[in-house]
Amino acid sequence: MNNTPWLVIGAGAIGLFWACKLQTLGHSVHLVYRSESPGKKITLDSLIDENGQQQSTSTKHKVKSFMASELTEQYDKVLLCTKSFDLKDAFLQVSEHVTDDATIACLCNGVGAQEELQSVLLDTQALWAAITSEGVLKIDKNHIKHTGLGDTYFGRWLQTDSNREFPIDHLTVTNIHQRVIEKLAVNAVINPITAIFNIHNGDILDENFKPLIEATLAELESVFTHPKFSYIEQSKHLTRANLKNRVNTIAQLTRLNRSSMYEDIKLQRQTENEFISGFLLKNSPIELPIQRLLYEGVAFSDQREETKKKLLSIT
Ligand SMILES: NC(=O)C1=CN([C@@H]2O[C@H](COP(=O)(O)OP(=O)(O)OC[C@H]3O[C@@H](n4cnc5c(N)ncnc54)[C@H](OP(=O)(O)O)[C@@H]3O)[C@@H](O)[C@H]2O)C=CC1
Ligand SMILES: CC(C)(CO)C(=O)C(=O)O
Repeated sequence: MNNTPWLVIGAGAIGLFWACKLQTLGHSVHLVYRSESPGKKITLDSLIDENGQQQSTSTKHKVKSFMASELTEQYDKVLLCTKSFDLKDAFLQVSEHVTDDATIACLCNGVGAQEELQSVLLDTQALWAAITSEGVLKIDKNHIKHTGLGDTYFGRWLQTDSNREFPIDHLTVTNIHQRVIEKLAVNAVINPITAIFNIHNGDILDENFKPLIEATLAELESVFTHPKFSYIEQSKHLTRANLKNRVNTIAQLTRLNRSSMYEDIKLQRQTENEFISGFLLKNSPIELPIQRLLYEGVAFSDQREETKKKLLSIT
């Protein structure tokens, strides 16, 4: 592995977390921010240790931060940590500083943005998509809290890419498309429900949300196992029981976390609704009335109280 720096794009919760993580793994990191500089030092508070035990630690990481316009070097390793709706533009903003043979990784929720990014890459650049179930909260411009221990996996987006290895050991999988769909399934339950009801991830396991969760899972099973669903090869194993297990496990592991969608609504920011529920509504061969309600509950704040009542009346 060469020791040129990683260019991490996005100084949000996940970007700051990965800047710290890459550094801990021995990589050098240059971080690109958009609106607010994190300064020279990032503080990472952890409520859990690497074994998942409850334990409070705080570490400080010195990372060089730049605005895109301040970059002068060429980078052969890029990790994009923006929201899905910003992904392609965030890359285009730095593309003149990315080598023709670069490894470009993107770590965002939802489906659709990866393909948009692939469409602006050179044939010689390799896209690695990633999914993560880590829970990270940004509490200040240079201060994050690791609230939920999860896993992160990277995989080649195009199977035709060369067999060049990924520059971080032990985190790669062969079928990232399947992982992306599995993560989409989890996000299509946890994110809109926590965002609409203003609750932490673990709260969706409460008794009063049981009928809504069951109905949402049943509906998702019907699309994921539908022979006409375009991603059926990646999704056919997502039965109701399988989905329930995934959603419960992640809700439990990130129980103290606010989902990224809840956080976005709370801070009145754009959400990834279009790339989660919106993607399912656009691509499903069947009607998805519950997913539509969740989509609308997130998209239209003026209808949210009404939507909550409808969602809680589902039996
Ligand atoms: N946080 C979490 O626990 C989890 C997050 N994820 C996913 O990871 C992804 C990142 O999430 P998260 O870090 O929470 O999101 P944030 O909104 O906290 O961070 C995204 C960051 O990207 C920055 N950005 C956007 N466009 C550009 C650009 N052109 N140049 C530089 N920076 C840019 C934003 O800048 P600005 O500050 O200007 O808006 C923002 O700081 C999302 O897809 C999310 O769903 C997945 C699992 C867990
Ligand atoms: C895993 C989970 C639900 C963690 O909060 C997430 O992906 C998100 O918040 O977007």
